[in-house]
Amino acid sequence: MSTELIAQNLCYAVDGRTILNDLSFSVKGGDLIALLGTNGAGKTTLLRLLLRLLEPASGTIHIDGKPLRDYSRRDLARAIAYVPQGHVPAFPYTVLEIVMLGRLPVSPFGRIAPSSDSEVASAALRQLAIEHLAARPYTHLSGGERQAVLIARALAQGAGILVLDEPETGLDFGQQQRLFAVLRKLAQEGYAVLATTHDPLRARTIFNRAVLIQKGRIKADGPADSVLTAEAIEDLYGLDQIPAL
Ligand SMILES: Nc1ncnc2c1ncn2[C@@H]1O[C@H](COP(=O)(O)OP(=O)(O)OP(=O)(O)O)[C@@H](O)[C@H]1O
Repeated sequence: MSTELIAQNLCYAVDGRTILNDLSFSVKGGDLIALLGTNGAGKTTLLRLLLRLLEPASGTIHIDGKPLRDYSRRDLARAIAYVPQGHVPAFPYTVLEIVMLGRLPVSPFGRIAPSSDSEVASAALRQLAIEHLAARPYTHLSGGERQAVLIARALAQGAGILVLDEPETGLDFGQQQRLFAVLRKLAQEGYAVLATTHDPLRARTIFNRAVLIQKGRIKADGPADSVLTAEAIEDLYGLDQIPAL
């Protein structure tokens, strides 16, 4: 399982406008990282670079010592997986089918093998304790259940590094707590988990590391409770004062 990603001196610009500026950071197995910054700070752009959906203007990204650009599509899918916000497909696929789709990029010849891939998908559902949902239409699930299914799909892909974009969006408090418990458990099992979030107060209690991005640069990176001080949060979001922590 791939579990170490190192990004060094990343720069990215669009139409001459710098979006990410000399940004370096790393993620390894066991990390549960909150990526925070104001709207437009560059979080999504960074995630897209890590997933090789964008090419940096300069700088390097290595996973387990190998440059990202040297990975085949299939090996990259086995190394790092993206968990989108709970989207709803047009067809009422079952949960098992949705999770099996995670096998598509990694299965030989891009074809799903019904028996072996279904076993991997079932194991991923068990890992998230949602095997009872296997036969349910995905379109009938709650937001929290959908998010868990999409995480299971990423696990079925075989990736050790999980990248999530605002995973708690739209979930009620209880579902958020269950989601974060799942992310904590995966980090404890050795997965590297990196998630963007707009909630620094909760990030302090849930995540073990926080990375703050401001105007395309890393502003702070360290243990969540020491990085996310009242002063740092006020400064990051341009607030005079936040309610006492
Ligand atoms: N393809 C593009 N063309 C032009 N500008 C872009 C493009 N992609 C991103 N940007 C700009 O780059 C900056 C960073 O965008 P990005 O989506 O990475 O921010 P973000 O931190 O994820 O914000 P949010 O919290 O709102 O999702 C923004 O100013 C955005 O307008």
